[in-house]
Amino acid sequence: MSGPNPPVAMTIAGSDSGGGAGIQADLKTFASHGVFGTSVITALTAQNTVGVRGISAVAPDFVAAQLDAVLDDLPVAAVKTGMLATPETVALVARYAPRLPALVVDPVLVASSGDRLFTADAERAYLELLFPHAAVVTPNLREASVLLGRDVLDADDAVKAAADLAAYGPRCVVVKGGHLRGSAEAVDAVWHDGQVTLLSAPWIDTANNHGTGCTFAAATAALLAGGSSLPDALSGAKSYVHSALVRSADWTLGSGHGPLAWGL
Ligand SMILES: Nc1ncnc2c1ncn2[C@@H]1O[C@H](COP(=O)(O)OP(=O)(O)OP(=O)(O)O)[C@@H](O)[C@H]1O
Ligand SMILES: Cc1ncc(COP(=O)(O)O)c(N)n1
Repeated sequence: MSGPNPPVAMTIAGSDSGGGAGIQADLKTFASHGVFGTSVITALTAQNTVGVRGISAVAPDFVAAQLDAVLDDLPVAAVKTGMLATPETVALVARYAPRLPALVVDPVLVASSGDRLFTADAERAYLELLFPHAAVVTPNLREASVLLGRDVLDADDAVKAAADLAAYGPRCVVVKGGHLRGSAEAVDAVWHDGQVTLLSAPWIDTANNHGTGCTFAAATAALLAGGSSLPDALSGAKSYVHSALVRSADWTLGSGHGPLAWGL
């Protein structure tokens, strides 16, 4: 006799051939939480731990075909978006939003290697089309800067940025501080129901941080799919990323920023 059905989540994101970020990180994170993962691929990247060598975006019509195929058949309980590559795909996902429950939007604009993953100067599509439908949006400091058109450099800026991004309509905003150096804690600013709180975990000194943002958003979606409240999903995702960083801190996979561990 098999057990009951697992919860089902969907990632709408790009493939990272190097396996550290994107679809590959998301599916590992879903499986680590006992969640069945479905995947709508928006772009292929030729990428490794050092950088992104090439991008081939999937035509929006075929992104739509993948969305229809999954949503017509499987009981998706939460959705995470990662690299959407173009404003046309952002607009397409926004049109599907009524069919996308518990929508976690990670507005992937630039890889940590510095390579662009989204059409330049088209970021407003995120703010105007997709943010209003999101349960939570999870920009890092650089993405918050680009979206707001001003520097978001430190913890105070992150708190203000979270409140300003909330004005675009998401139910919750997390401005992630993973790129804030010089602190003993990795601190993220969370805006929820008009209040800003801080999500904190000990800072792990490691170069193996490729895919931390993807993993955080995917873990949040996995926990929402399993029935957690939003605050519990965010704190569970924060602990999951912290524990993964600890377990892979000394790995030497690749010569750049290596991947995170997975599993609970
Ligand atoms: N070295 C670290 N030690 C502890 N926590 C970290 C570290 N780096 C990132 N984090 C945490 O991981 C989560 C993802 O944050 P980060 O700012 O790295 O996102 P990101 O830049 O979108 O990630 P990515 O590198 O995948 O693009 C946040 O909760 C952040 O605080
Ligand atoms: C396909 C894809 N999606 C997302 C990221 C962001 O992750 P990172 O900032 O760790 O490079 C990436 N590099 N590649």
